[in-house]
Order: sequence, then structure tokens, then C-alpha cells
Amino acid sequence: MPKFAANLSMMFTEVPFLDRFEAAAKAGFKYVEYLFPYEYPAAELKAKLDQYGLKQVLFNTAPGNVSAGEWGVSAIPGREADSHRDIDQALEYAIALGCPNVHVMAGVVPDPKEYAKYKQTFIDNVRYAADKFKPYGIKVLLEALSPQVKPNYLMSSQYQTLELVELINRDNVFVQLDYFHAQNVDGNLSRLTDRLKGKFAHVQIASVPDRHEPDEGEINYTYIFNKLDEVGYDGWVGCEYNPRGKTEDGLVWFEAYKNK
Ligand SMILES: O=C(O)[C@H](O)C(=O)CO
Ligand SMILES: [Mg+2]
Repeated sequence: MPKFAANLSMMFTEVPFLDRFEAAAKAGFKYVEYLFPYEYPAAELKAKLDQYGLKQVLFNTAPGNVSAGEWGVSAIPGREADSHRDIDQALEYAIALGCPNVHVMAGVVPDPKEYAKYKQTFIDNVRYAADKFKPYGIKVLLEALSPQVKPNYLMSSQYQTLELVELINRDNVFVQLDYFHAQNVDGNLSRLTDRLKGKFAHVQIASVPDRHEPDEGEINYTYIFNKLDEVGYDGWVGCEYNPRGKTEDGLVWFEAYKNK
């Protein structure tokens, strides 16, 4: 039975970010994830987690200069120092927040001819992250993003990410399996889940095509949740979706799971 994490970057946006911890707890969530913690002192976020009895299960390394089109720097040749600085910063936050997973963001490849160079840069920087995180039992997660969300991101297919995980060859590096992106790019989610068995350590869900609650669209999530049990997945499932309306009004689907 999946353990669901509220994504505080996309859910409960009716209230300011620091009030979303309370909103998620009141809605029955025990776990949370969000994109970036860096605007706030780690102690302030940890106090929120403790106040509402929540566990943080994921956040990302810093995105770089988003207004310049960056979405992660760890794949960008020449930005190794920035990548290592972001990885070191993420480690500090993960330790302070008690967070077991960090999504190391790769970056956008402006020219497809540059892909091999960006890929090797990412492999080297993820190995740096894996070796720094290892003593603390923290996992490194790598995620493919569909082109309609992030054009020219280093990885668009789950199978590309699986190849990277295997090339990086560190036992604390895993795929972050976001079924929204997976359905948009790869499809055949049953075969994909079987193929990724043991290689993924976090899941995210949203409807396709509209990235709303998992109770609509072309993915049968009841089937997927049973498939996750079938392959022995015991990690968390992040609800990385844009609510159709008021967040709480869209949580009927969650009723069947929240007290498990
Ligand atoms: O956008 C997503 O699906 C990712 O989970 C993310 O964290 C940033 O791209
Ligand atoms: Mg995702």
C-alpha cells in the first residue's frame, strides 16, 4: 500500500508556503515533498515538520538561473563548482530535515550535439553527490522530464535515466519514477515498472494529460498502486499534481489510503 507525500510546491497553494505544512497534516498526510527548501533556514522548516508530525521525503538540488532557462546545473560542463556547491548545500538541508532522498537536477542541453559531454558531466557530478551522501544514508534520485514540461532536459525517457543510474554505478543512486512524465514519453507503464524494479526509490503521480489529481485521465492509478506493491516498492509516492480546484476538494481519491 503506497505511502503518499503531499507536494507542497503544487498542492495547498491557497495558503503561503509555510502554512502548507499544517494544511497537509490536517488533510491527513504524514509525508511531504517540495522542490526547493533554500529560501528558508533549515531549522525553520524542521520546526514546521515537527510541529505537524510530518516527515520530509524529497527535495531537489538548486535549479540554477531559472530566468535564464536553467533547470539544474549538474549536467552543464564548466559548472562543476556550482554543482558541487549545490550538492553540498542539499546535503546540509537533508541532514537537518532528516530527508532520505535528494533529487539531483541535471540541466537543459541547448544543442543535441552536446549531449555526450553533458551526460558525462552529469555522471561525474552525480558520483560526487553519491559519495558525499553515502555516509548519511541519503539517496540520490535522477528524474526524466517530459519535453512539454522541460524542453531539452538531459533526460526525457525513464530508460535514459535507468542507463545513467547503471553507468554511475553507485548503490545509493536511483530513478525518481514520475508516472506523469513516464506516460507522456515512454508509455507501457506496466512493462516500465517491471523493468525498473529495484532501480527506483521514489515515485510521483499526476493525471495525464492535465497533471491534476490521480483520479482522472488516461492512467489507472489503482492498477499502478497495485503494481507498485507487486514489484515490492516500499518508498513514497509524491502527489506532484496541480489540483483542479481547492486542494482539499480534490482529495476524495486519498480517503481510501490516508489512514493506512
Ligand atoms: O517537474 C517534475 O516532475 C520534477 O519532479 C521536479 O522536481 C522538477 O522538475
Ligand atoms: Mg516529478
